[in-house]
Amino acid sequence: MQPETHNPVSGTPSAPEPVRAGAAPGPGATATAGVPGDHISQPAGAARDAGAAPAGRTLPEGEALLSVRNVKKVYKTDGGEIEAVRNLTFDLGHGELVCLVGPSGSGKTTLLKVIAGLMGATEGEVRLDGQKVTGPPKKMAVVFQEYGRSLFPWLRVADNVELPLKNAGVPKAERKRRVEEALEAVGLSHVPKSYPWQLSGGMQQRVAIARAVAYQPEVLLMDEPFAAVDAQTRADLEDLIRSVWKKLGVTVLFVTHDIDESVYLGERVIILSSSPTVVQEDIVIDLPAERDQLETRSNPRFTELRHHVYEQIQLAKKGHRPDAEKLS
Ligand SMILES: Nc1ncnc2c1ncn2[C@@H]1O[C@H](COP(=O)(O)OP(=O)(O)OP(=O)(O)O)[C@@H](O)[C@H]1O
Repeated sequence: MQPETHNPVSGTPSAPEPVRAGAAPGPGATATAGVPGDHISQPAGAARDAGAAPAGRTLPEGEALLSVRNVKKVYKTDGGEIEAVRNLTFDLGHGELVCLVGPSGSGKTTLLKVIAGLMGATEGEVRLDGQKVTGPPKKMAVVFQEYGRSLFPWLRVADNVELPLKNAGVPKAERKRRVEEALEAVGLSHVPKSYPWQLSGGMQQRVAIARAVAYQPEVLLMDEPFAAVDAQTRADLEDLIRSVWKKLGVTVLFVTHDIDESVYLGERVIILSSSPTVVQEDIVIDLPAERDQLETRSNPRFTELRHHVYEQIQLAKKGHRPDAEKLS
């Protein structure tokens, strides 16, 4: 059965449903009806052709910082072809914090690697500031789950953070300032001379985040960065990301398995279908901007949104697809 929440304009101020940020409910409809706090929705379906694959929210030309258009990725292996991603379209505006969730194997990491320019798409394209991404863009930084492998064990904390700045030719005084600021922002200004292996897992991940922050990227991509840390550290790191995002105004695309995390962190959540992957839904998280681990998570709206995302993931796992009629 189609969940009630599938109706993008069914929300009312008293019992608002999740707001879809980009799907096409019908001619002239908007995804903003009656929902407080929605600041990113646009007239829905503006950039979609009738009969096109389901899409996330798109922005008018020139307004998007990051544009993913009809991205398809097929891996060629000895055992044959694997279609990891079928057709993904969505935009990120300047300064957005967007979470991407989807069932295991739905191509989240694949998509992130394509966006980061670490591998090419089979079809479609990614644009950053209007420029087609053909390799790792200078203005993008990526934080992966495996902090242990992403830091250089023979370099001290401050040197790990400084290295990309050196490579980018940032002058010494400026490097020093940025490293100090970034370590301060992640609460590690007391251990600049430690080696990564002398730190806890959560601290090492903070170093990886500090390194990305010091680099001052326009876009920060994060691929399940907190998957390997304990629950308490995870909560602290979530709050750290929100505070860094607010302070620096960086645009963040955050991939996670964790439904609660996606709703707690994001201003918007893009839900992927199961493989072959399309956007299942793109919803606005209309929670207050000030998030708090206790208050936000006990907010009834948080529960509604979490419930909705959970339901969508369950549907995706069972093979429900928004474009079912178009698939053979
Ligand atoms: N290098 C590769 N070569 C061949 N197939 C791959 C490769 N990387 C990923 N795949 C396949 O592509 C599909 C998507 O994988 P991907 O790791 O992108 O999904 P994911 O959503 O990040 O998964 P998870 O949530 O479990 O981390 C899977 O079927 C996977 O087996």
